[in-house]
Amino acid sequence: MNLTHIKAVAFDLDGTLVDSIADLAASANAMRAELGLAPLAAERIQSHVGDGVASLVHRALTDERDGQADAALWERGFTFFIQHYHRHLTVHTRMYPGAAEGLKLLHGFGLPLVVVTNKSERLAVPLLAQLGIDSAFSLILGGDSLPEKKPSPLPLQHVAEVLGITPQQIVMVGDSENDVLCARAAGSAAVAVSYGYRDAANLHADLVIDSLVELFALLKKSAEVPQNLRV
Ligand SMILES: O=C(O)COP(=O)(O)O
Ligand SMILES: [Mg+2]
Repeated sequence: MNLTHIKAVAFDLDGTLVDSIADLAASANAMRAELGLAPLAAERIQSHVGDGVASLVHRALTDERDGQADAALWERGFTFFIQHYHRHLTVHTRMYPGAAEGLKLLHGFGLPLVVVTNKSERLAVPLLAQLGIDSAFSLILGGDSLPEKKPSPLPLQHVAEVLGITPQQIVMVGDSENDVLCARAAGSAAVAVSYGYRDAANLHADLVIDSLVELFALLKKSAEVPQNLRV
C-alpha cells in the first residue's frame, strides 16, 4: 500500500482507539432494566455498535440488527441511555494496547490527527478528554456533527476541507464496514485494525494493522522513500 502522499490520519473511535464495550453494555443494560427488560450479553451489544447512539438504542431494545423499537419506548430508552452513558463514559473504557504510543509517535511526526466517529459529539469529546488524549486531535467529528455520518464520505470531505488537503491525502483507520465504506466513498485510503468490534478479514480494507504503532512505522517508512521514487 502506497502511503507516501498521506498528509493526515483520521481515526474511528469505538473499536479502534478505545475498547468501550463494557461501558456501552452497562449503560444499555441499565436502560433495559429501567424499562423492565432482561440484560443482554456484552457480545450482543458489541454487534449493535457502530451506527451511532440512536441506532444502538433501537438495537439494544429489540436485540436485532435491523430492529426498530416502538417510538415511545425508544424515546424513554434514548433519554435514559444518553444520561447514564454520559456519566459512565470511562469507568472501564481504555485505549487499546499501542494506541496511546501510536498517537504520540504520529503526533510527533507532525501529521494532523482527527477523529471521525459515529458516536455523538457530546459523548465523544468528553470521552477523549477523560482519557487525556483530546488535545492530540486537530478535529473531533461526531456522528451528529454534520448532516451525514459514516458511511457517507461527508466527514472525510469536511476534514480535508478544514485541513486544506484532498480526501485522497487522508488515511482512515477503523474497525467496521462504515469506516471502509466512508473512506472508499471519499477516495481516502482505508486501514482496518485487527482487534476491533468486527472481523477485519471481512472489511476489505487496503491494509490490516495490529496496532497504531505499526501504522506509524509504515508512514515513517513511506516518508523516507526518496522524492523521485514516489508515485
Ligand atoms: O456507533 C457508535 O456510537 C460508535 O461508533 P464508531 O465506531 O464510529 O466510533
Ligand atoms: Mg468503530
